[in-house]
Amino acid sequence: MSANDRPAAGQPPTATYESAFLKACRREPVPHTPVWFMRQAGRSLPEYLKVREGIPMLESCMRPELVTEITLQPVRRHNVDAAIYFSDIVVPLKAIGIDLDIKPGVGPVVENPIRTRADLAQLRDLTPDDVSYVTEAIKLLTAELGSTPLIGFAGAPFTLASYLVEGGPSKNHEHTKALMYGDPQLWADLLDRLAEITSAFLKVQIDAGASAVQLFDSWVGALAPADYRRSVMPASTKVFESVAGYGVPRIHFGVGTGELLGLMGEAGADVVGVDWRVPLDEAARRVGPGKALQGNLDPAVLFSSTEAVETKTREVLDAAAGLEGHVFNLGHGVLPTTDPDALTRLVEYVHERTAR
Ligand SMILES: Cc1c2[nH]c(c1CCC(=O)O)Cc1[nH]c(c(CCC(=O)O)c1C)Cc1[nH]c(c(CCC(=O)O)c1C)Cc1[nH]c(c(C)c1CCC(=O)O)C2
Repeated sequence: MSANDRPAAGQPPTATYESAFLKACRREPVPHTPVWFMRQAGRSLPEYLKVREGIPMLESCMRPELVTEITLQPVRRHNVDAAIYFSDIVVPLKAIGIDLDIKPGVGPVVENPIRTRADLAQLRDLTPDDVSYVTEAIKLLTAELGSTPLIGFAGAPFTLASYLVEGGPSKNHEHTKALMYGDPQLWADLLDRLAEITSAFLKVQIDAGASAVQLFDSWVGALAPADYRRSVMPASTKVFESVAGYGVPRIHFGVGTGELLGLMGEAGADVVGVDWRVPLDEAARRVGPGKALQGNLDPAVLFSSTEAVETKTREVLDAAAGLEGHVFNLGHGVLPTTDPDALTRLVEYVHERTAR
């Protein structure tokens, strides 16, 4: 039995299964509100910058010992309730041979953007052998993590398509939308291919020992609900259904998705991530019953005084008071120049404030 499995009849549940994070995801009572931070690994930590020195981002994702060390750093430092696997959303695309790189300060850049039917041939299936370093790193990690759950993750089909079609980061997603509106069949086929690759990548992580998965649809907030439902939801639903049988919580997150929260839950998430623009009580009304929520302190708040951080944190916790399940997080990733001590204090504050 792996740590994330539901206990068999007559068997005691594992400490990981009983962790506050997994309990909150399952909407069970918790000893305290669990906390983790998107982008907690890397970025603001000096010990991260030190071990990454001279190693390009994508290369660092392929070194199991380094991935293990970077993933553990925020767990040691901040006492967060979950670890997130150190990688990037473009790693599975690189693994199937897409010519891309992650440029420091820019993000993923794709050499030959996908815009025609012929370009789809670049997207072959992902097999576990393509990402054997992921399996190896997760095995090392789960041995080190003890009862702290590990979150695996992947980019959602829309957000991956946006990088592939634009060729890099984009503000307006114009090429992506041109394809989506102009050639709906090619678009649907592209998203379906990406759903297959994403599903395979998540399964590798769960098989290796990840206790939960998060599907990042970071840029899908650029769409209106009707377009999301028609052009994106079928592919995201396919991803969630593909991992439903494992019984691990499925988290879904995007930025600026206030109008999409209900649909993103409907796509198959057990936990819906919320950015800071919608208070959690209102988010719960939009998502409806039967799902936990994750969020949603504005990451920029961490640049203000300890007192102001505590005030804003209480607002989040108060709005979360009536939820069925709440995982405390930021409304998006940790900003690169955040003071790491502010994150450590925040974890402590949430734990103290919510101790039951
Ligand atoms: C959209 C997206 C990407 N990558 C990711 C997303 C979804 C999350 C989100 O919405 O923020 C996901 C991601 N990327 C990274 C992680 C690590 C795990 C963690 O959350 O701590 C995770 C979960 C490492 C990374 N991914 C990246 C870095 C920085 C690269 C470096 O240090 O050289 C790290 C630590 C690069 C990257 N990769 C991407 C961007 C926009 C960037 C930032 C560019 C920059 O500001 O430098 C694509």
